Amino acid sequence: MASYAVKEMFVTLQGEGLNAGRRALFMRFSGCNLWSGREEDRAGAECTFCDTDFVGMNGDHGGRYAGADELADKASALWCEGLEEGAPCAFVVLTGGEPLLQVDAALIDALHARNFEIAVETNGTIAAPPGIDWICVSPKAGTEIVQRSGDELKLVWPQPGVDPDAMESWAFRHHLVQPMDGPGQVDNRNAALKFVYQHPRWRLSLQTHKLIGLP
Ligand SMILES: C[S@@+](CC[C@H](N)C(=O)[O-])C[C@H]1O[C@@H](n2cnc3c(N)ncnc32)[C@H](O)[C@@H]1O
Ligand SMILES: Nc1nc2[nH]cc(C(=O)O)c2c(=O)[nH]1
Ligand code: SF4
Ligand SMILES: [Mg+2]
Repeated sequence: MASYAVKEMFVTLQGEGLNAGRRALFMRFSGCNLWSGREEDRAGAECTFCDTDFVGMNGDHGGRYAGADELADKASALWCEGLEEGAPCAFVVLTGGEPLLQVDAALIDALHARNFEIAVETNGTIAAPPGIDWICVSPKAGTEIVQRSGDELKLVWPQPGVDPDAMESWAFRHHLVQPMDGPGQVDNRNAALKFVYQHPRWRLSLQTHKLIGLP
């Protein structure tokens, strides 16, 4: 039976993409295939602009979960805190790190059995297992994207070396550009604005949680 290395879990609002504003339980998995997570490795990594600490299992409700039922039970308990019994619309966002290094059929089934709608945030280099309800792929320059279908394609912008026009032939329902946070964020926001003005198929995704101090 698979175990799961989880960095942290917390209830917040989904800050990004089409589901922005929705109450969501974030399940952040440890580890990524495109960066070690150590600052000294960042410059040489395949993904250099990550805004997230996904190293280890030391965050809120992080740890090594022995199996899918144990992890899904904890997720359900966290979701239900402060809600009326039987409240509908349980929503979990699987992220990381790269969640698809660990998410499997057993976890998807265990979360569905607890009435969760399941979203995933992935870099697209690993195919998503069947059954996920909302797939968000965020491609990184220079990587091979194998997950070319889903609900939203969320391209961090600007990224030299990516071809958004080619991505329009992939099978996504929604196309978004999200300004790259970090050094140059004002210029990046302006570049993203310019992009959506010139590409009406694409819409702007702001990291709204950061604007209002949510995790
Ligand atoms: C931390 S990643 C984890 C999920 C997965 N590894 C991925 O990259 O999609 C979650 C989301 O944050 C985005 N992101 C990471 N660093 C960012 C930054 N500096 N500015 C804007 N978005 C960023 C990613 O592109 C992705 O859409
Ligand atoms: N509030 C909030 N929304 C998010 N959407 C995607 C996030 C992520 O790190 O995957 C994220 C996050 O870290 N916090
Ligand atoms: S792929 Fe995702 S988790 Fe990995 S380093 Fe890049 S943004 Fe961070
Ligand atoms: Mg984040």
